[in-house]
Amino acid sequence: MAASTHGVAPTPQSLPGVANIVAIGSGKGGVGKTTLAVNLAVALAKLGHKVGLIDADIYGPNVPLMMGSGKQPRILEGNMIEPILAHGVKVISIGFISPGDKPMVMRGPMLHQIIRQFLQQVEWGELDFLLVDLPPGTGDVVISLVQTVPLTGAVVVSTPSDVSLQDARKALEMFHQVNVEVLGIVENMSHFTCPHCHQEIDIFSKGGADRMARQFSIAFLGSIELDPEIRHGGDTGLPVALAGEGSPQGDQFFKVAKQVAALAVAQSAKTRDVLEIS
Ligand SMILES: Nc1ncnc2c1ncn2[C@@H]1O[C@H](COP(=O)(O)OP(=O)(O)OP(=O)(O)O)[C@@H](O)[C@H]1O
Repeated sequence: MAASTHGVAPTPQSLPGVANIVAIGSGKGGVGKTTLAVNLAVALAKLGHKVGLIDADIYGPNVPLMMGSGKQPRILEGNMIEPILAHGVKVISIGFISPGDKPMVMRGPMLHQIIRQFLQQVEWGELDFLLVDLPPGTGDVVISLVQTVPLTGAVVVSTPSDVSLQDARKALEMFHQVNVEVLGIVENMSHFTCPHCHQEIDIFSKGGADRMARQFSIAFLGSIELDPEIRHGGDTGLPVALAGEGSPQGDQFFKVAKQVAALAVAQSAKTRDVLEIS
C-alpha cells in the first residue's frame, strides 16, 4: 500500500506535552465512532485526566453538535489555534471553523494539511490523552495521522452485525498495515433492553465483536447498549458520560474508558522501552 501522498513519507514527530494519542475508527460509517469518542473523552476527563479530542471527520464533522459547542476557536500568538473547551475536554473540529450545512469540498493534500494543523498548530498544552475521531473508511486521514505523529494505538468500533464486522476487519487490517497497535474492539449497539418488558432484544446479534476480538487476539473493551438516551445525549450536545460513572448509561463508557487508558499507557511504556534499548 502507498504510505505517502507525496513520494517520501515524513518522519512522525511526537507532540510535546501529549502523552498518548489514540485513534477511534471503524471501517463502516454510522456505527457510533463519534458517540464513543465524545463519551470516552468526557469519561476520561471526569476520571481526572487531561483530554483533547480531534474531529478528523473533515467531510462530516459531528463532534461540535455532540459536544454541544459551536464556538469559533481563537487564533493565538504564533498563529496557534486555541482549542474549544467543552465538558472539560479540549476540542478541535473543522465544524468550528466552517460551520453550517455547506459540504467541505477538498482534495487529498488539503485534507492532509488540515490533519497536520489539528495536530501541530493547536495549542494542546499538557494532555494525558488526545483522542482522534476518524472518518468512516480506511483511507487518507489515517495515513496523514501516522505520517505526522506516532499514534499510541487505535480503538475499533463495530456493531455486532456481520456487515459492520466485515468492515471492522478491514479497519484492523489497515491499522496493521500502517503499524498502529489496535488496543481493542468495542461493540456498540450491542443489544436493546425493552423499556416495557425489560427483556434484552438482540437486534444486531450480540457478541460478534467479542468473537472477532478473540479471533484476532485483541482485547475486547466492552459493549454499549443501543439506547435512545445515548442518541439523545449526542443530539443535544450532552454526552451520557456526563451523568458520571454511577449512571446507567455512563457506566458502560467509563468501563471502556478505564481499559483504553490502561492499555494506552502500557503501550506507550512499551514503545518507550523499545526506543531506549535500540
Ligand atoms: N449505543 C447507541 N445507542 C443509541 N444510539 C446510538 C448509539 N451509538 C450511536 N448512536 C446514534 O447513531 C447515530 C450514528 O452514530 P455516530 O455519529 O456516533 O456514528 P459514526 O460511526 O461516528 O458515524 P459516521 O461514520 O457518520 O462518522 C447517531 O445518531 C448516534 O446518536
